[in-house]
Amino acid sequence: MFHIVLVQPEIPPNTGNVIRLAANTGCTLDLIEPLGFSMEDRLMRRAGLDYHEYAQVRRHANWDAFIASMNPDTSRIFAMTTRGSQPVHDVAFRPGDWFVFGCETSGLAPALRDSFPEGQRLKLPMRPGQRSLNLSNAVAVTVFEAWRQNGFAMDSGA
Ligand SMILES: C[S@@+](CC[C@H](N)C(=O)[O-])C[C@H]1O[C@@H](n2cnc3c(N)ncnc32)[C@H](O)[C@@H]1O
Repeated sequence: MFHIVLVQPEIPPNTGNVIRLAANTGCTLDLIEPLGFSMEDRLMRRAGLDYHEYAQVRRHANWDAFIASMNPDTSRIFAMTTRGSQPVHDVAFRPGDWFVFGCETSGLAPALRDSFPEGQRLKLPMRPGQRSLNLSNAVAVTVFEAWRQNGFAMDSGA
């Protein structure tokens, strides 16, 4: 399946929603600290309902610790950004791909975002003049596009 990475998420219910999505779709979830909330946060746990036990959630002290620990294939890791030029739907996704999302207020830090090759900075379509999608909505539509492309496969593949 796919790997979801949230860099410094701030709003508890968004991460709760993503935990539930990860459980529903078989994705893993990597959280890059600092988080804007405690993992015991009431609103986050409520949004995740009782799905926490079904999702594989890992935490990392920072981006470098994440890279050192998970060693993702650099050609299969994608930065999700409103400043991307590559439409999500034009990429052929494979099981095991990584999707990196920025925080709610400021998105991915420019230095991190620009460290991805241009073809791996992906944008979800929006109507002109719109700023961004909600973080958990952006995660959901990205994961479902990748999963759809792979026939909604149920095996792990990661
Ligand atoms: C609420 S948005 C961040 C808004 C921030 N002001 C910005 O412009 O990046 C949170 C995250 O959702 C993802 N996201 C939201 N809308 C997106 C879009 N249209 N295309 C790609 N990613 C998007 C990105 O990963 C973004 O960092």
